[in-house]
Amino acid sequence: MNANNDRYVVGVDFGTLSGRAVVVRVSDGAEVGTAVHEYAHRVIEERLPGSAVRLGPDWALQSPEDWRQVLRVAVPGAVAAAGISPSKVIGLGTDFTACTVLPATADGTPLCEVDGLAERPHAWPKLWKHHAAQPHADRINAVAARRKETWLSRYGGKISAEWAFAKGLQVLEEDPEVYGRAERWIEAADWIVWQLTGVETRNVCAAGYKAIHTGGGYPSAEFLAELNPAFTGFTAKLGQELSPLGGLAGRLDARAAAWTGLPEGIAISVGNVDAHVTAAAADAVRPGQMVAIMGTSTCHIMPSDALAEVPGMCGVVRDGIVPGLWGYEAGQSGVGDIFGWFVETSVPGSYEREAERRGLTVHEHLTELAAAQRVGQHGLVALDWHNGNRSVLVDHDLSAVIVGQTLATRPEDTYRALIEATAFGARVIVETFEDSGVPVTEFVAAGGLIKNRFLMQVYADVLRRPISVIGSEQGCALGSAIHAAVAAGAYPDITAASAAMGRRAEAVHLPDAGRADAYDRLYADYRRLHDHFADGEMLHGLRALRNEASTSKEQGGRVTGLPRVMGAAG
Ligand SMILES: Nc1ncnc2c1ncn2[C@@H]1O[C@H](COP(=O)(O)OP(=O)(O)O)[C@@H](O)[C@H]1O
Ligand SMILES: O=C(CO)[C@@H](O)[C@@H](O)COP(=O)(O)O
Repeated sequence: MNANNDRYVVGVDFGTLSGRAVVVRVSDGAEVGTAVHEYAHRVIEERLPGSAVRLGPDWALQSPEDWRQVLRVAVPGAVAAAGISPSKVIGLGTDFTACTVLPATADGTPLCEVDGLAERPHAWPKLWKHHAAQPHADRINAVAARRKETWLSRYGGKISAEWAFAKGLQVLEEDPEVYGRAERWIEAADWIVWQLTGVETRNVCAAGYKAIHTGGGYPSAEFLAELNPAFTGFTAKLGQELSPLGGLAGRLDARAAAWTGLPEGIAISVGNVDAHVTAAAADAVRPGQMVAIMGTSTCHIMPSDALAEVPGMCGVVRDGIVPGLWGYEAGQSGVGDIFGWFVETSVPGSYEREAERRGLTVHEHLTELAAAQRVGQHGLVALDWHNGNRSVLVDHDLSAVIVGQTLATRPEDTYRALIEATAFGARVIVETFEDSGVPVTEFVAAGGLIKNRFLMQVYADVLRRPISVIGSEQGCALGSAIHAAVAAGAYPDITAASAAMGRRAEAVHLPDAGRADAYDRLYADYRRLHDHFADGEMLHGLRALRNEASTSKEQGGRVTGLPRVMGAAG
């Protein structure tokens, strides 16, 4: 092929901590340049930026300006790294974490950027892992179950606290003025496309999974009125017309052309969710191909030609991954985040020094030590609920449990038990799909955790099945680039574009029968533990106590000062 005729697309992935742009060749999906921009405010969890206003437990916000900065920095950075002329770029596509959602005015201005509202927590975008709307989700679920709302089964029987209605109801009930000022309640996935094109669109994926749009519309006004009479008009703030994945949302406008350095007028594809877009990058858009995007959290995405009710799934949406098929989603709210938490809070300095001496990260050092053990040698089993449970229990007020620790337990034992716990959580999800009549024919791993070969092997052994691996380290951004190629007209549809531009290696990690048998025993213990704590009786109580104690003044404050030494002269 004549390189001078090469055309390119840019994919931009807006993650939890950073945004990444990748420049991709349209003909074969080669990634020719990439750049990452870390959000200045990362995740806003304690206080609002530049303000003394503190946030409550389980809050997680983000800054829209951090997202714009990705367009200004990472996109031109990726084009420069690719060493191509921007005039060769024919389209740009984006994906976002979800449900990351914000209140905005009718012209798309985020309310946190409106005069006088910057110090109002509810004016800020709520990140997907904002879990403070659990009581609102509980009410949504109770009212929907009582009214026998038909849409509930499409969402595995429960709406998550992470999704758009729970977060919107929280705004209404905790800051009605901000709620009233919000003319739009919009996914960041669609807001960023609005910033790029000047055109407001709503993608079928986010609306379907996160905003209870079942194809026929949103939940009824009567249902919303039962939650709160003032919530009746909520759906007017959402999108009324939905745009198909791979569709053309609009064209890069002059302002965004100046930000990105790309030619004004190039195709901008309809917004998408990070997990779902990755299926295209792995060329895994056929029925039964389950793609697990394993990073901070894990999302499980699977197209199917069958519509079924899968308990505890996040949702099944027509055209939700690729047009023409049902798209299923399930998920684990904490995976890499759990290992990250452990490394940050529970590893002695001697381990850090040894890792440094060996030129490894602490993760790599612990992984090596853990990998030297036989299955079950640590005597532990854990529940992976440090960030609640998305599937199959749909309860973010659950928390983690580790059983079996002794005075001989070493950090690598616990690290291994945590890796295994997330693999067991994945097995619960796969089994629930298969038990519900939705076969999983191939398990494809994507995301940052695929680099940990030991972890991948644990998953193959625990799941008792081969694991295929995506052929890109930036699956989300590559998937967005593939969607951009479709929107620009370079391919007729996502399936054709995925076949040409996406890639995966099949059956890279194979299960070992001996280890798989040993894991079956541990998995049985995991299931017992899972079912024992699933009702939340104890874990909800502990969380309530934590929340009360952290806000209460009644205990007379913390005890300070050192105890007097027994027997010391005083
Ligand atoms: N060697 C490792 N093994 C297991 N987990 C790791 C390792 N290195 C980093 N992590 C975890 O991986 C997560 C980051 O995954 P990544 O896919 O890069 O992020 P994201 O989900 O935000 O896209 C972090 O939560 C971190 O704690
Ligand atoms: O929930 C979804 C997608 O539905 C994800 O956006 C969310 O879990 C965040 O994903 P990451 O862990 O940041 O990759």
